[in-house]
Amino acid sequence: MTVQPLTIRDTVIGEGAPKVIIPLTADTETGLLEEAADVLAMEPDLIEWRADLYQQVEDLEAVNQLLQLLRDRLGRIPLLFTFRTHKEGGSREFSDRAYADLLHAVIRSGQADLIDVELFSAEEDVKAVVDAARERGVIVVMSNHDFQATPPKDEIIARLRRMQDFGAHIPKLACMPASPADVLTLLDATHTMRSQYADRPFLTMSMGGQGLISRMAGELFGSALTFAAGRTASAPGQIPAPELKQVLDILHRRR
Ligand SMILES: O=C1C[C@@](O)(C(=O)O)C[C@@H](O)[C@@H]1O
Repeated sequence: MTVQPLTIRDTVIGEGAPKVIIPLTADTETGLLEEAADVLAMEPDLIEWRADLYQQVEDLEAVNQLLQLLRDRLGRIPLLFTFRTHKEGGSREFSDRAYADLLHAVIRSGQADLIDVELFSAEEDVKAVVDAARERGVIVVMSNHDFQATPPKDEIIARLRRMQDFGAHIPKLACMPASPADVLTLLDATHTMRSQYADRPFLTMSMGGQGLISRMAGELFGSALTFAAGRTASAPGQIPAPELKQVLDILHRRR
């Protein structure tokens, strides 16, 4: 299988070194705008707004306005909108309905370049969000997180392939290792996915300190994107973006 690279604004995903996504994690508008300025100075390839951390996320009007403010400041940097649900490690309980409504509102706003949709949401909602995003030219990152464990290799691949079947542009899977062997399972699944099944860029990560190598070695094993901390980390195992970029660059040049 050959991965078809994906270009969003000026960012090419799926060739060369993994592209670095830095999350915004502040909980107020002022905080987010200040954080965005700091993060932009770190020259990310993409920026993720972790909107589940925003105090006013239930107010669609406030979300819309903030999206526009962020979009204006980001210039050519693609913006990924993510609401991480509580069951997948996010910080807020939302009903299926509220989650789907929020994603549709963000798609309609036209301000997000990419939107995160969790694989294990109600199937009809996932399909409707993917259709709406595709109609509007919004890139779908379909995600799955296991903060407790690392699924078996076949299961990791099956989930990533299911995301492809749903029409996601970028499948994503994050899981937690209990041992170095679990990190190898994630890397092995990533490598098999890229060499045998992936026709589009995808990303995987093994979280926590033990999994750190998976955030660095994507160019070798097949993960096209990687998350790094800006002001703060949004998940265990993220290291500061400037450090990660150095490592990615070393691994890219030495290949
Ligand atoms: O899904 C992901 C990946 C992530 O959980 C990580 O492990 O880097 C960080 C989240 O902000 C993002 O939405």
